Amino acid sequence: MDNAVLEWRNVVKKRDRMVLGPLDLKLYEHYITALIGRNGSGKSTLMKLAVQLVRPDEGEVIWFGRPYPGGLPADVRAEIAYVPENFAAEENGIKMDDAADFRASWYPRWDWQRYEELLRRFDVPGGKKLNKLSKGQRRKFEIAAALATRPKLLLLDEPSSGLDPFAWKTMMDEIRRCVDEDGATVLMSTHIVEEVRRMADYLVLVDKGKSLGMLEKDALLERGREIWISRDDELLEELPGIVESSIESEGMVRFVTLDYAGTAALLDEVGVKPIRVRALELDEVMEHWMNGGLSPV
Ligand SMILES: Nc1ncnc2c1ncn2[C@@H]1O[C@H](COP(=O)(O)OP(=O)(O)OP(=O)(O)O)[C@@H](O)[C@H]1O
Repeated sequence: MDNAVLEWRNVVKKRDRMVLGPLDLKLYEHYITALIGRNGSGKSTLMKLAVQLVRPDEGEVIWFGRPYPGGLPADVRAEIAYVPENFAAEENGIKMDDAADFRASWYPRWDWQRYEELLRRFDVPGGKKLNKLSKGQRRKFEIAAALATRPKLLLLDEPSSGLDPFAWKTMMDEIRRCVDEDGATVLMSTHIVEEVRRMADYLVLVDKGKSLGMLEKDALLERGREIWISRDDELLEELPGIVESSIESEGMVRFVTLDYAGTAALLDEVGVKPIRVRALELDEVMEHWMNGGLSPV
């Protein structure tokens, strides 16, 4: 990892009932990062800070190496595409292609061919006003328009919400293409494990306004194992990263660890050979992480 495309540095944002931060987070170039966490944990607020729809009370946000406290200049904003969770009502009475025209005037790399190809693939009928589109069609339009800007930084707030499975697949292919062909950096908030499994290089877990860390997906998967060994209560107490354990039968104990490397090393050291080892699925590791099974990383 080298260049940070976007950085939240010591950011605090006070909400009515919750405080986001202090939060430090960096997004590195050419990676897809999934933002995960329970409802109301602060994911959308984090994204809004990244497009200055919300300003921090403390700390700063840094875009491509620079803060812009006086407002994002148009040329920097033009490098960023943002698909919000809920769409602005101001554009409701506008026809789709007029809304696209407007965006094209703001984004110098706007690609009409890509926009039209995406609408075709998404099967969105042309010429309609935005408020005459269904929820899913409107989202498809917004995703197509975001990808047509050929952004350097793509922010997607629960982009799959309301999409049919065909459009969902198209969207995932196109986001990947945006990274592979255009070198974009992507941050997407999601509650969908399959999306994380297929797309994410990194995961950021937000909980009650705090970041519980950023982890490479493969490294996270590497940590989680369910292991069966001959019962040894003393040894079990010493094993690192245990988030769950139960006695399976008189002579056997089953446990789940989020520190497989440490556990394997210790078992090896004391000469205990596991009876069975199972790699955890992504949803299982994510759940243990959300439940506090990993100290902040
Ligand atoms: N405009 C606002 N004014 C005051 N509080 C707000 C505002 N928007 C959000 N909040 C509060 O800030 C907290 C974080 O909300 P946010 O929308 O960032 O969460 P989220 O993680 O995106 O949730 P979800 O997964 O449900 O979309 C919540 O407690 C929410 O009630």
